[in-house]
Amino acid sequence: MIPMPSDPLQGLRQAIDRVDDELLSLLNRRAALAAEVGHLKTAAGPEALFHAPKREREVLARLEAENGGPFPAPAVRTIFQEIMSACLSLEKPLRVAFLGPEGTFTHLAARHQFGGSSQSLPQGTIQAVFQAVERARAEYGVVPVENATEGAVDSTLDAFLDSPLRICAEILLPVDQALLLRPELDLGAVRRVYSHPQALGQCRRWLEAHLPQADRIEAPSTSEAARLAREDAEGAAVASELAAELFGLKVAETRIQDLAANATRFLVLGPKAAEPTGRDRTTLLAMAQDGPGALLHLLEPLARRGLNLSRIQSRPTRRKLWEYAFFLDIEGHAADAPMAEALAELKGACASMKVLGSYPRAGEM
Ligand SMILES: C=C(O[C@@H]1C=C(C(=O)O)C=C[C@H]1O)C(=O)O
Repeated sequence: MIPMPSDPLQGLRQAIDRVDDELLSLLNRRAALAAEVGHLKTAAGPEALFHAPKREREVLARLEAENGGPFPAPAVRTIFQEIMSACLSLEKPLRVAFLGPEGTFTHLAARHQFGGSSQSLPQGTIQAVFQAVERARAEYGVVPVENATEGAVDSTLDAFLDSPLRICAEILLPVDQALLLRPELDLGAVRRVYSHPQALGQCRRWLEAHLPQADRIEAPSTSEAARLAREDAEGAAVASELAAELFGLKVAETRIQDLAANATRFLVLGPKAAEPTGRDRTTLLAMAQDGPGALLHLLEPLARRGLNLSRIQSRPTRRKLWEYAFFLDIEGHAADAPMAEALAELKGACASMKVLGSYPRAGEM
């Protein structure tokens, strides 16, 4: 007699098991193909780049366009990013340095861009992230450059002044704070809540309403706060959901920041700029002498060609008194005709000028 599933739920779960078996064998077929691509790249010589961001973008765009549902559209991207990250790790593990420790929002940005199969190299400072990539200990580096509430990250801008690295991508990440608890703890039993002062500040109202009885304790990073909460029988932390995963805590509540729209922009540092996609941004570093019209000379060649300047930031160069470095973000790629002309003109107009990178513009997630 053929055994019949005793109820419809059991029948559906058995059908899901069979689909999972098929998915797994397809994933293995895909992995074997990627490993073959890896052999071709190895044969091409030591200069071959294993990570192919342009190809990955094309894969994602094609699948997103093709997906007819009901599988949720945003999940197509997340899952295939992870699949490609895992396939790439069979060719050559990708080493990604980022401003650590593990579980910070910069780590989250790195995972978003490179997937969970890349090798994490958390660094203590932004300068150390630059050095890890410059000394080829990592293929890429991820650093924060600007926060919606806190503004520019000066140490990132300053590090570019002395670095040969290029910007090869940007990542825009919503910064959603979560309340993390030890698995057995209830909100009412919390006596101490740990976090970075900035994160505590971002969640002040929520904490007053839901944890009035708990002391606020400052930690050097949100990840360190999660580690401290794990060790405190009456502790909680304000940190990322990734930190909950890494430190074995439960997520008691998500998006507890007072201002819902909190986001940070990160830059991916690499040895090479990205190819044009039709929706790019270019970052320039230009040195201008203090003097009448200096800024005008920088902006006029852009404005005349209708190029859109999305951000300008200045920093003292620390080499010469009153010499300033201007960081300009312009919409378009350095290889586009109007941009190329403007750049040639700017080269003549300022003391020095460097294209830090042209890279695909990140959309809001
Ligand atoms: C397989 C390749 O290598 C990597 C893995 C990819 C994938 O799994 O689809 C895509 C691009 C590369 O980062 C490739 O270059 O095609």
